[in-house]
Amino acid sequence: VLFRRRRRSHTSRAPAAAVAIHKIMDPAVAHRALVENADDFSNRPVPPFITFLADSNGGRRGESLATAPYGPLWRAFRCNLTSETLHPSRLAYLAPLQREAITDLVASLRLSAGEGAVSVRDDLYAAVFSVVARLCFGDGVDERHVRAMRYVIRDFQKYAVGEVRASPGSVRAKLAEWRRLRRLLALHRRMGELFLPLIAARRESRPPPCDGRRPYVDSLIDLRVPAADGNHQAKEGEQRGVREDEMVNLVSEFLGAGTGTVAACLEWALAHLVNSQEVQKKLRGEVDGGGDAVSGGRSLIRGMPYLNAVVLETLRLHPQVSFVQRHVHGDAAAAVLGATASGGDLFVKFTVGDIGRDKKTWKEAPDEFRPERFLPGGEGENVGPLPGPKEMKMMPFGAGHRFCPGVGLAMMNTKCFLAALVREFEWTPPTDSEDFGGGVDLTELDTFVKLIKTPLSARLTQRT
Ligand code: HEM
Repeated sequence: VLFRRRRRSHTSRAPAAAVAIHKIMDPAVAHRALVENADDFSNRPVPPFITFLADSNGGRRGESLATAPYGPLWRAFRCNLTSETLHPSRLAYLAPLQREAITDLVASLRLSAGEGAVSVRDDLYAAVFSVVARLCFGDGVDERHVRAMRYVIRDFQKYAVGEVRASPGSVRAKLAEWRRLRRLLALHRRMGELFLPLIAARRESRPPPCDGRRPYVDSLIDLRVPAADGNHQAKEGEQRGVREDEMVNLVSEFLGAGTGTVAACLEWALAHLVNSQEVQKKLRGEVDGGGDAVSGGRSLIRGMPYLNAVVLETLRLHPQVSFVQRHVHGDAAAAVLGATASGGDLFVKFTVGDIGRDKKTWKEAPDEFRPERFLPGGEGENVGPLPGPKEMKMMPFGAGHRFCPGVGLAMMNTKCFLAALVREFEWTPPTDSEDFGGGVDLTELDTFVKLIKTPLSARLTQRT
């Protein structure tokens, strides 16, 4: 499918001319582009908000990991995040944070359990956010401050994906888009007001690392990055610290990417467990027999193949990031995809949901929730959250050089929370759910992350 749209930007990655958009739904083609030709498929298009932000900032554009062009600055940001904060050896120290978040979550849900149907979305989001915020800023951030950060990140994600109700190109549509960008700008300023004092306090005095954890902001304070980038000339090898505008972007990216996706994944998994009592029973059997997944940490969770299968099946069916985008130069697009673009460049959009439900790859009812397919002997045996070097069966965390660096943290948090919620409660449909065959409605809604259109509401019975 080829269609066109117009963009303006400061960078060579998003020229002023019309850029064609090419949509990929086939896993084999996605593998050829993202994995086999990763070097040519490693830049993303610049989101309109980043351009708007740069315009309001005298043309200067602060990058984050997701927006930085593939090159030395991106590499410095990415190495720092993966080695200092998200390295598997560091994730092992997260258990106390997860345990506290789960205790609070269970206590909050207990209060509502037994009072009819419970809507869980806000509680799940708050619980995941509390872990990610402490991983980011360390312990001791005032609860009210954490709540304020949670609201601003949530609002930012809400407005980041514009919903254009007026006809495209009309004055009303342009006005609505302008208002949306202004609102995002105000939220971005608010993020600075909330994050920068915390970062300044850690610059002043840093408590010794707790339990082997090193907050993300500490690593950013110490980080040196190449001085030359798209905005600045510098001598070869010259380095600088991370600027304040970059800090705000990197921190908001960490909090936003680390929370919304995982909370949505949990909500999807729970919705399927409500609709499929058999799967829930089987999962509970494994969790009950498996000891304390949180205290036992990664090793115990690794010993829960059905829990892993439930999470993978959720990611396959409802990937929380609906599409992965790349900005590709015309020659590479022609060579790899056989696609031509008159302007020279091409935006390529990989639709992650279609790839995970591809009928050639998934032969056993690809649209149905069947975690068993990931167990030994199933068609998804040996399939993990990331595509392998030889083939792709799904790509919920993307692929190639820019795959999601949070995959380990995401899988760990999702499994820990899910195991605890199934151990503590029995999840059944609300009494008024006859409209959906006695279960809950699973219609998807594509926002910043893919959500259930009607937030999950279920009856929770506490287990004794
Ligand atoms: C269920 C949870 C998650 C899902 C489904 C998810 C999915 C994705 C996807 C599809 C991408 C784009 C990959 C590509 O372009 O090839 C991405 C990028 C990214 N994700 Fe995640 N993600 C999740 C959790 C997390 C977490 C926990 C973090 C960190 C705390 C995180 C941080 C990032 C960052 C920084 C990028 C940009 C990477 C780069 O450009 O180099 N994500 N994620």
